[in-house]
Amino acid sequence: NYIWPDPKIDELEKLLYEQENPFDGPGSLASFVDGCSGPAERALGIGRSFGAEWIRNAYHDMSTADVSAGTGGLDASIVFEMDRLENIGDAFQETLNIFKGNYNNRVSMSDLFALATVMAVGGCSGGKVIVPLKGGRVDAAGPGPSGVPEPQQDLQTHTASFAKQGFDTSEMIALVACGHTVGGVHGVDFPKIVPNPAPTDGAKNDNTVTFDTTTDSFDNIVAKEFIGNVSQNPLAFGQNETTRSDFRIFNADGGDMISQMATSNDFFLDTCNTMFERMINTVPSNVKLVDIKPQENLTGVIRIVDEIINGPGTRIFVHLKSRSGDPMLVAEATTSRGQTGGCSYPNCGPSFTYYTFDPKIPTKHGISSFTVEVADSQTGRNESHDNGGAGFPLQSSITIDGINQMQLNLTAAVLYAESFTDVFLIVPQPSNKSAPISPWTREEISMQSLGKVDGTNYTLYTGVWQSSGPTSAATTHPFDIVAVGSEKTVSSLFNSWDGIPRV
Ligand code: HEM
Repeated sequence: NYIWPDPKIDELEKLLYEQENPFDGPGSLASFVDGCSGPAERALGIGRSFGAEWIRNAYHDMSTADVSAGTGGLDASIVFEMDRLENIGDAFQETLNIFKGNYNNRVSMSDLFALATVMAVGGCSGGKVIVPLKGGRVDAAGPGPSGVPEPQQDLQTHTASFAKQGFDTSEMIALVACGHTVGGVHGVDFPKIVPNPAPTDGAKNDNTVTFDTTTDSFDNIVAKEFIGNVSQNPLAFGQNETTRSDFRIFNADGGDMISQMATSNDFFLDTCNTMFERMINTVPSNVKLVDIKPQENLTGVIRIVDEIINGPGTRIFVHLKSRSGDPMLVAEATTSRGQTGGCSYPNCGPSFTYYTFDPKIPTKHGISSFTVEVADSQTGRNESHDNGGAGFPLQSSITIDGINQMQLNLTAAVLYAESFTDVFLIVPQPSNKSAPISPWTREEISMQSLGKVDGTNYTLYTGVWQSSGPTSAATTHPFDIVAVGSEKTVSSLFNSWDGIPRV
């Protein structure tokens, strides 16, 4: 069973269930797929759909996998492969631009690509297809081999290429139909398939022919129109026979799978759920994926799953334990910014209420963990939540002050500093400042003691981190403070630049 915390999983869980990143403040990724192609997309051009772009992006990233060799898959290698002809179009850069704001050293870009697929399919299906999300994908450090299927290739090439990705003939048909139920072919990028010249009247129009007549809706109409011979799909019935890859693929098993998909929308949706889950879980064999389940959590405010709040009579108490293990303080937590916002992504999971949790921790002590008591004054029932027995761990050994744009000028208070030999400020920065994304490197500053604070057990430490620039590449990635001793190490990890007083 999952025991809180696991930073990598907690970060993805928060993005999935609250659609917000603690370091962006409240902000919704899911709103981008509201209605599948909403106002934000229309501003970019007629025929644009973020949902469709996110799905295409994930498929292209995954499709160079070689499952028998255990290499490739959803690993974000596409960020190094965007100039390849097989990756033509805005979908890839745009997906990256949208999700880059959520990329940090606790969540990989490939996990964000998987999340994007889950949200796109959920949004475009009106909540009918909720693909289960796992976390733990690892980003590639550079480009992988090429090999994304292209429309002019023959059926044999496509069958072999899908087999390499781990999909047999009927799975190939299903996956292509599931992908091609949203979005379409953009004439600006594929003039040989959609040959009408794009309008030059200044209107942003990618000259798109959609795969079916319900392009904003994740449904089986793409299959129905194909079987009914009324399809406008340019990859099935376009004027250029060479690029009718959907026609060749949908008929690869004599038309069996596509007919079943056309006959039943439920079958279509169920099949797509399984196919997309397999698509996003195709990862290099050394990557282990883990389940993401909604958790109780704490980030300065405490977040309670609404399921365990029984009504207006419910009160939440936080029981703190001191570092010696003794029970120390009981604090009532009160509602702060209400519930998670009305989620524009259908079926977004459990809702939460945020409670302010503001205990006055005596400076002589420090807390190691807490448990949560949910008291229902109507039924008189009290439930205790203790994170599998150990309590929810918490660090109060280090507290922080001071921040200033490109420079962190930091003071930290360290409890019982005698036990530590060194205190470090660690600021993650991109290892390659000109790459679209790159792994984080730790820039480490040794902090100097300013002496003990009278009447407390805290010692102040100070340190200055200066960005090595350029300004455009500066990132206010959350920073760490670590106090290292021979017996133990304490840390305050992933501290946001927000909410720290500026000096
Ligand atoms: C042989 C296999 C495939 C070929 C040759 C192919 C080809 C294409 C082409 C040429 C486009 C037009 C792109 C544009 O104009 O921006 C397209 C769009 C798209 N493809 Fe595929 N595709 C294949 C398989 C798949 C699969 C397996 C998926 C997902 C599971 C997928 C998802 C999409 C989506 C969502 C779009 C719409 C993108 C948008 O509207 O921006 N494709 N595909």
